[in-house]
Amino acid sequence: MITSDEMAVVDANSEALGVPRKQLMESSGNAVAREVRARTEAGDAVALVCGRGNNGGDALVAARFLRTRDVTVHLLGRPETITTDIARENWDALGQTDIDARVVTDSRDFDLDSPALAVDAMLGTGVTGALREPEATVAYALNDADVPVLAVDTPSGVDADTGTAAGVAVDADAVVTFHDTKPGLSEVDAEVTVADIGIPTAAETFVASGDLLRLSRLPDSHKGDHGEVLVVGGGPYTGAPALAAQAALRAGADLVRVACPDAIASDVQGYAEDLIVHGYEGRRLASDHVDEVLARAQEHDTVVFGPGLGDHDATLDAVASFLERYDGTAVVDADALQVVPEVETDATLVCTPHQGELRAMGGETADDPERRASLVESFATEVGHTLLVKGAEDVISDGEYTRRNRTGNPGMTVGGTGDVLAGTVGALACLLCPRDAAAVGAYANGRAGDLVHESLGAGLTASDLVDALPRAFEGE
Ligand SMILES: NC(=O)C1=CN([C@@H]2O[C@H](COP(=O)(O)OP(=O)(O)OC[C@H]3O[C@@H](n4cnc5c(N)ncnc54)[C@H](O)[C@@H]3O)[C@@H](O)[C@H]2O)[C@@H](O)CC1
Ligand SMILES: [K+]
Repeated sequence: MITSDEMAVVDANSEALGVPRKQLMESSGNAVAREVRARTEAGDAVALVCGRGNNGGDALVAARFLRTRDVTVHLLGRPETITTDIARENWDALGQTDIDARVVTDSRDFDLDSPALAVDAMLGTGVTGALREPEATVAYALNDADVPVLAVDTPSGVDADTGTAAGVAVDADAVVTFHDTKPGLSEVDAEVTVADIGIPTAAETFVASGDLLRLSRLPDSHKGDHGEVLVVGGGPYTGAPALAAQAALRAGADLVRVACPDAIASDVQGYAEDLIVHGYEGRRLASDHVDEVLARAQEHDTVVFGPGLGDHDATLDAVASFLERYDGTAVVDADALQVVPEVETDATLVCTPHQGELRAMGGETADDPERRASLVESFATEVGHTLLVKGAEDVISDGEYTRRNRTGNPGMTVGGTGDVLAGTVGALACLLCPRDAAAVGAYANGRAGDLVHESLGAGLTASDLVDALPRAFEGE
């Protein structure tokens, strides 16, 4: 089962892998034609009722694959108002054929006649609100006619995610949907066929530029409410919390605060004037500080816990007692990771170990990427948290969904890149679910590394990555 947002990501990833949407549309149209042939005889009249988006485009393609049927295409609306290039190209291509293609600008001009089958390709996943005209009247006409209806992707008017309709919807006898079935189709009383349209498996397995749509499609993306992140780190190290915090800002967080020992607070502040630094007493995190840090954490959307904290026993005890009491979302990195398997926590954690840290947590790893992905998936289930295991190929899993990421390059083994990643994921986790935040974070971090490599060659530093992050989020 796949939601329409997820489908949009997979579709864009497919394009990034070299299988563009127009090719997918050709496959969809072919699949529609196959269903039409299965439900009709040679020479039968078939009406293809097309909207002006890609749903209509699928049927415009199907028309070319139905030479053995007597096809009539009804385009609802003026051709100039077709909303996508690929649908328009397929409409234009029909103009060069002898296929009977009619333009219906007024629903009163719609003449279904009595075909052996009508194909409803008015609207698919692009529907918003109740069907407008001429689609609404045509939907009533299809429902009133004594003609079997095959719907393309989803019956027009039905929301593919929920199965509900805001107004009239086409009452289809059968649906041919693509790639995977849609949640809403289980609510529809029609025979559903799923057609493979050649989306490469890699478009789902690997994180790619299509995954950035997860951010641009957020309903509140215009509000500027992109979250507040608290970085808890530093002590023996000062650069790590500063890098994580700057990365969180570059990844889009509105406000980033750092909680660190006051012995290093001015150093951390000195790295960047954009950061708000709160010092707690002493040279390293210890149990005495947990109340204070917890109170601050609760005022933030997410916490990035670990960069530069060190592994002093007192610090690790403090990490454990923080996690036992915290019930928000945290990215856990570096020395703090080893504590995770030992604590009971209500927090939602994204753990970002490299292979060595994974083993220290009790997880296994393997050279073969597929084997490694499956080991990470089992270990995520075991620890009950999302894992982002860093490597030449990163593996992201929440135990249920597992993705792999191939962005990044060997230059990124330099110190501090892990801090940048943790901060990035911390910012994204304000907006996305843990596994999507981890996947998009891994992709963007690696892509930033690749952009730096393209412009500077070898010898990148973690601060270069921070600077490249905004461009990495722009996609390819
Ligand atoms: N991976 C994918 O996402 C693929 C999608 N394909 C097809 O593309 C479809 C989605 O295409 P689009 O995103 O172009 O969307 P649709 O074609 O479903 O709908 C968009 C069109 O409908 C209009 N519209 C929206 N709400 C309306 C309403 N209430 N009343 C009247 N008109 C309305 C819009 O102005 C636009 O012209 C899928 O359902 C599927 O059929 C396939 O071609 C292949 C791959
Ligand atoms: K449809």
